[in-house]
Amino acid sequence: MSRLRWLTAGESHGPALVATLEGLPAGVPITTEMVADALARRRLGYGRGARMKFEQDQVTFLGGVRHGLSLGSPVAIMVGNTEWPKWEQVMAADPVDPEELAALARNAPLTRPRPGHADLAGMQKYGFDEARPILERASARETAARVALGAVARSFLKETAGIEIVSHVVELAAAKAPYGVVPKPSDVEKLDADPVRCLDADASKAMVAEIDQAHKDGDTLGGVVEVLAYGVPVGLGSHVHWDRRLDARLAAALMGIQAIKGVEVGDGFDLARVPGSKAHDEIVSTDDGIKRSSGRSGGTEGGLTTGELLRVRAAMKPIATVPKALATIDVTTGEAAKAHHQRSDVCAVPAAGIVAEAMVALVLADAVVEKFGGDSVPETRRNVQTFLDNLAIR
Ligand SMILES: Cc1cc2nc3c(=O)[nH]c(=O)nc-3n(C[C@H](O)[C@H](O)[C@H](O)COP(=O)(O)O)c2cc1C
Ligand SMILES: C=C(O[C@@H]1CC(C(=O)O)=C[C@@H](OP(=O)(O)O)[C@H]1O)C(=O)O
Repeated sequence: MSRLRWLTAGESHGPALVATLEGLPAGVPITTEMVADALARRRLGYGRGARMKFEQDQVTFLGGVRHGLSLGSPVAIMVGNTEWPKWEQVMAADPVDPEELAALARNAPLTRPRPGHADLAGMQKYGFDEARPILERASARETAARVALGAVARSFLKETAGIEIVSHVVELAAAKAPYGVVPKPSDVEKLDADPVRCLDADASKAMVAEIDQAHKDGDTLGGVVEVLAYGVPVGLGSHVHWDRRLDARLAAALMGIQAIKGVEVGDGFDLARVPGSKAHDEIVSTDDGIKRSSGRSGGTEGGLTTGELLRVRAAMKPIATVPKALATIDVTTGEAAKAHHQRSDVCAVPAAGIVAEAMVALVLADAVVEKFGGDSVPETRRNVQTFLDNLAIR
């Protein structure tokens, strides 16, 4: 089944994140600049916190790429945390003198777990009496590693099948982009220049106003992002088994992003509210071949891509480290307390869209390798083309 495998490792304040991608054919164009650009896009967005300003993502390839092309061997990418020197003792892999550690304010035990984070359940599960060992890995800093891999997956998709991926913010708290605003790959520059990555100017202003108000109120916000994949061929995924269904694979990948609490494919939940006559995409014959008269399904039917525009949405809950701190307990005393809060994003929905693009790219790359195989870009490309040519004949 799945042919591409990926893993990440690393803590939020550790020396670096690392990401590996196994099963990628040879000949995929990959450069440090390409990955660094993708990581820079993840840092965009109005409402992100102080850390985005002072920390940089340092990209180093550790394997799988030579002279700008993948080798067919596992790709390994390191994303360095430039904040590491400040955390060298707190996050040291080797034991550190306890007296030295105790003198560090930065190492004060985090005994007031934050609601909405992995803090409390993680401490209970892994047997820690403070939250640092949990929050370091639960942090969405890890999404930098996924975006690095996503950049590689995107290059593979573009080279072999001409697939291009775009995302935009469609809701941010109560502010909503009008239904039917569907950005194209040519809109990416414009989207990235918008403070909240929303194509509709009025909705964008309303979203920025929501963030300003939340900031004033000491509160945080969530929202909804939509990812579109152009040029996806018919037949990725399969109807034959639950874990081969492409919609299921996309949903799992998107739900696997920190703070994502809901996923919709196409019109998703809205489809449950309309009759069947208004819920599906009728099949029509056109000069360009067989097409659909609408895009409600989001480009999958029965777990298979239809060859139409792929469209998925992900709902992000508001940031859990609320400045107006939420109620918790101090686990050392059991007494009521206010949750830890040092700093946090007011809203990270625009960044979540970039992470969602990466996850969709990885799922699609996996599905392309699965369906078309090939050990090199020319071979995969040929296989895609042969399949499409055969469809045309039929
Ligand atoms: C790009 C991105 C940035 C995030 N930044 C923060 C943040 O600054 N503060 C915070 O409390 N949560 C932030 N989160 C969300 C938390 O990581 C997440 O809610 C937490 O780990 C609990 O996981 P869960 O919400 O999936 O249950 C961010 C998520 C993403 C995707
Ligand atoms: C570091 C990143 O995001 C972090 C994700 C995050 C969380 O709890 O998920 C909390 C914040 O970190 P800190 O608590 O250290 O300020 C964000 O800055 C990043 O995206 O690169």
